[in-house]
Amino acid sequence: LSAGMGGASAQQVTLLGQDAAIALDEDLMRTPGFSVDQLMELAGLSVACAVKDAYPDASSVLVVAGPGNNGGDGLVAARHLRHFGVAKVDVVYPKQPKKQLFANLVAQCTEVDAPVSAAPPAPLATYDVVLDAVFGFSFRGAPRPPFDALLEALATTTAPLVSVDTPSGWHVERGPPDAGAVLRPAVLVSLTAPKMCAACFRGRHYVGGRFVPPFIREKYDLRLPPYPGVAQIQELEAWGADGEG
Ligand SMILES: NC(=O)C1=CN([C@@H]2O[C@H](COP(=O)(O)OP(=O)(O)OC[C@H]3O[C@@H](n4cnc5c(N)ncnc54)[C@H](O)[C@@H]3O)[C@@H](O)[C@H]2O)[C@H](O)CC1
Ligand SMILES: [K+]
Repeated sequence: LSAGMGGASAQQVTLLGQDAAIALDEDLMRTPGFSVDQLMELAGLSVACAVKDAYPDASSVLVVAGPGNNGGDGLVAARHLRHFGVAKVDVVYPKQPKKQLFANLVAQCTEVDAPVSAAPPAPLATYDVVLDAVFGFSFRGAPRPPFDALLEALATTTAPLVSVDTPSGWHVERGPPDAGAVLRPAVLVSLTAPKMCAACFRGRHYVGGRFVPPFIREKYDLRLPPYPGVAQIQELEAWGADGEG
């Protein structure tokens, strides 16, 4: 599948289905191969770059992190946003997995003064930007507690949302849910390649996760935008401006 795009730099990108996204991830992490830590660091770095690109003057960011690797990307992004000079970065992390990787990421956030708490320390609307790192390509079904309430808060806030990989709560392939909280992010950062639900997204759309080796590109017939120079992100111009992909 591919999405057509308007604008000066009309180009084609691949849209991945849920099974393909999961299989691609497993292929990257075969042994020998990449560790999840490596990929997450680059994914989270690219998310922080996209937040800074879209909101260069933001001085406060709330990162809402979910229970899987999408949440891990959020924790990495929180740390880089502090390194990039964002004065206030708070992290909400209601359900921390047991793996050492996540304990390390939490400790690293604390070390750069990006405090991690179980619930939002202030109303979402008081932040310049809210980063939605709740669910990514493994999300299925309706959101279960405590994430249902968190998605409701994300869906109703007036703060601009930046979604990591997928708008949380959206069906990975079909897009916005028919019932429950419907997030409407202003910005989407697709990692590796956009997922099929991105065809329903309207807003600023970046691709990040500049780590795809040629054999993966070939195996999944990936069409990706070229990254300029040393950039970790590439914005897809006029995304969605000329209708569905
Ligand atoms: N190859 C890449 O591009 C990389 C992407 N990364 C990021 O990883 C996520 C996918 O991570 P994964 O751990 O597989 O899944 P999620 O984070 O999407 O969520 C899994 C997590 O959520 C729980 N869950 C699922 N459905 C529900 C539900 N209905 N209600 C409540 N909870 C639910 C599930 O039990 C798990 O705990 C990808 O999107 C990228 O953001 C990697 O960082 C690196 C490589
Ligand atoms: K997300």
